[in-house]
Amino acid sequence: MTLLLNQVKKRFGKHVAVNNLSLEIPANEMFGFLGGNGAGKTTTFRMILGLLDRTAGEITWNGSPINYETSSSIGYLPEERGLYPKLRVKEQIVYLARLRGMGKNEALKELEYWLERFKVPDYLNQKVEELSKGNQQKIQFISSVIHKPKLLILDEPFSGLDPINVEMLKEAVIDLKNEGTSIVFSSHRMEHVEELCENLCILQKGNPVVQGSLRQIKRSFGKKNLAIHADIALDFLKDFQGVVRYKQTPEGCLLQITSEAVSQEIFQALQGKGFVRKFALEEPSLQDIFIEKVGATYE
Ligand SMILES: Nc1ncnc2c1ncn2[C@@H]1O[C@H](COP(=O)(O)OP(=O)(O)OP(=O)(O)O)[C@@H](O)[C@H]1O
Repeated sequence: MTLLLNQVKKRFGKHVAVNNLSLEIPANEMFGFLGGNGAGKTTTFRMILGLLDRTAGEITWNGSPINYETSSSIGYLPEERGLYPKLRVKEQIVYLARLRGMGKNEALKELEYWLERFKVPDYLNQKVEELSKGNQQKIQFISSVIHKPKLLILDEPFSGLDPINVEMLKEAVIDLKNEGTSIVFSSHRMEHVEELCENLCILQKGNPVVQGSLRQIKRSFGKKNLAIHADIALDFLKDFQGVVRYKQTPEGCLLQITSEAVSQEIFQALQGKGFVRKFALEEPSLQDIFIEKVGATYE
């Protein structure tokens, strides 16, 4: 069960929204899709789902194009949330599940499982409009997974959720992945992608500018971070050879350096100057990589 995108392109008039995008997402994979506003993430999802025609390229799921027959094995949480406000959770989710081929009792059992899991069992008979935005989002997430899809596409699944609900949803998607679901999700929050994904793609104005495994991307970035906590003046490190970026922190400084060897030289230079409480060489964060490759700050 693999999702394949081959040289996919989408043009709206003269504007190229997605350009030559190729991806391969196998089963048991959680793939992260990053990019600023208007980068082309939602457009890509809509093309995968067949909601939008491609200008060029191919998209297949398990070797076949995605169409009406395959759609019951796909789950989608769209960016624009929308449930029927006047309907009760039970009526609405069971209805949507039945559209995807589930029996009524099976759908109800599955819905009860998810409501229990999300610690909101009494929402079963509540109207959607009576729930908070974040809780409506949990219900919409349930509607995208109730039929146990093999491919799950989540557009900004964590936006608008409080930290406890973010954790709850993260655990749910990790379990679904481990059960064999291929998951693609977009996010503006790089720490979510960093935590959940082995592979990712960063889009910039429709172009894939960074793509591959998180580990490989971090390694090939070359630069590393060095965190130092010390009671001594550290600002001489601003001009130290191999230091690309110097940022003062409440406890010392955070440096971006060109190689591990530079950290050894800094370590030597600090000898005898005073007490160093922390000296930690770290991989660059995805945030660092994004800023360098895309050239923009990003939240
Ligand atoms: N139906 C459409 N007609 C014309 N242009 C469109 C249409 N849909 C999207 N676009 C344009 O395509 C580009 C990509 O939009 P898209 O919604 O895919 O971005 P995104 O990465 O999902 O952004 P965001 O993070 O803001 O949701 C944007 O420049 C947008 O204006």
